[in-house]
Amino acid sequence: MGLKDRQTTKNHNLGQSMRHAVAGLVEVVRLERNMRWHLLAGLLVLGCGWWLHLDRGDWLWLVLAIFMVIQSELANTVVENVVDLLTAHHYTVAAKYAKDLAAAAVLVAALFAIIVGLVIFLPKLLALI
Ligand SMILES: Nc1ncnc2c1ncn2[C@@H]1O[C@H](COP(=O)(O)OP(=O)(O)OP(=O)(O)O)[C@@H](O)[C@H]1O
Repeated sequence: MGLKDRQTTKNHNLGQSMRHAVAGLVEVVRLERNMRWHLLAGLLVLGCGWWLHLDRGDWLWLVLAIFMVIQSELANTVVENVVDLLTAHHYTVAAKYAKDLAAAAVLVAALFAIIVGLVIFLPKLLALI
């Protein structure tokens, strides 16, 4: 089930809703280069966490930061697609504002993730030197 699925009526059950949600995740990874970078960075950070034996509290902050970046990139992609649908790629100030705001949401989440990463990893890496 992916972009070839031409259903436009409501989902009939939870299983169908879940299948469409998973199809959305697969498509966003396939189509959005930035999402692939976020996932790669997230996996690297999780690997570092495993290597440095983080405690439960550190893991919770890291997972929160990773999910916030992925959530904001999903929202950004939704905004981009809805704006493109509504404007048919014609320039409008409102479209620019909406897309730039959505991108700003990703930037804020990424900054949060960088701060969390520095707070958790920097002392542990310095202790190894
Ligand atoms: N219809 C439009 N009207 C006005 N400005 C637009 C429009 N479409 C895009 N833009 C401007 O061009 C930029 C890039 O738009 P685009 O749809 O390519 O986003 P993107 O490059 O896919 O974003 P991201 O890098 O987050 O994936 C937007 O951030 C916005 O400033």
